[in-house]
Amino acid sequence: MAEKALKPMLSVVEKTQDKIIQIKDLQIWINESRILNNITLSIPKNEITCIIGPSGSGKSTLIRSINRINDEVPGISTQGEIIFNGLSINNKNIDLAQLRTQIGMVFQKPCVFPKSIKENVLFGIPHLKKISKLEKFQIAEENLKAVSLWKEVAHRLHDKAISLSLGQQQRLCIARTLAIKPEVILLDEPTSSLDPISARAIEDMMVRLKKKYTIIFVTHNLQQAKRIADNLVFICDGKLIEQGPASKMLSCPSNPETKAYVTDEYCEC
Ligand SMILES: Nc1ncnc2c1ncn2[C@@H]1O[C@H](COP(=O)(O)OP(=O)(O)OP(=O)(O)O)[C@@H](O)[C@H]1O
Repeated sequence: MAEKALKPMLSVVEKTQDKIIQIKDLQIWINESRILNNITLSIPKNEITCIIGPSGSGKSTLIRSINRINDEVPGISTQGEIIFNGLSINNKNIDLAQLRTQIGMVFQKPCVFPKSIKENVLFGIPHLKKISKLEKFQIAEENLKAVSLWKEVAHRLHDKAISLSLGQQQRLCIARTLAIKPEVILLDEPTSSLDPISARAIEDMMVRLKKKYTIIFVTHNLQQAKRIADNLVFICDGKLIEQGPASKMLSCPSNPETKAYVTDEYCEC
């Protein structure tokens, strides 16, 4: 479906069945500073890939390049290529709104709109005006159930979203992302402002959701990465140090810097 929607705007590069995203020689500068340095990696489909690394290493810059939100940053320039479902997304002519419906994003702090809970779930859906009242209700119900929020809010769908707790707001943001039916969900430290119980609820949800979605999750929290990651990408000072299955990188990392980081003995790159 993604392929069909983006095809008119993109050149076909290649198709690799199990790798939904491939990043090749990605380099990003902001003004004169090089933020990412020759990053090459691939993201397997229907798995959770956690991007880990010290503060300022470029994790957010990397994840934000995957749906081209970085384009908005003043002074940014990008080289290299990102291939999504076999198609290059770096083409200047691609429809970014369409790309971002296929690659949804959840931010560090819950970002609810000053609207009702139900309106927040429906917010990003294209052609909303053509959807019946009943269908809108069904979409809200389905996606609130997917994030285990339905029972808590079914009786107050018309309340303002801001009246929810922070953990509930973050689950609502995830429901809003799911409602646009993306293939990939990018999450940039989505639990860092939440209490441990809300954070665990989101971790459990991600593990359930990976059956239907590919999840790319930036986290500062190594314990969290250990609990949920199928794959790890370790970056440091803008460079990719190591990537691979989480079980291998945690038990037997190839690189001494990775070893120091995953065993909490890390000092500096
Ligand atoms: N808009 C910007 N303008 C200038 N420099 C920026 C901008 N955004 C990020 N940077 C710089 O890019 C580098 C990487 O930042 P980024 O936010 O990607 O790192 P991070 O690994 O996600 O950090 P953290 O874990 O602390 O959130 C940092 O040195 C940061 O100062």
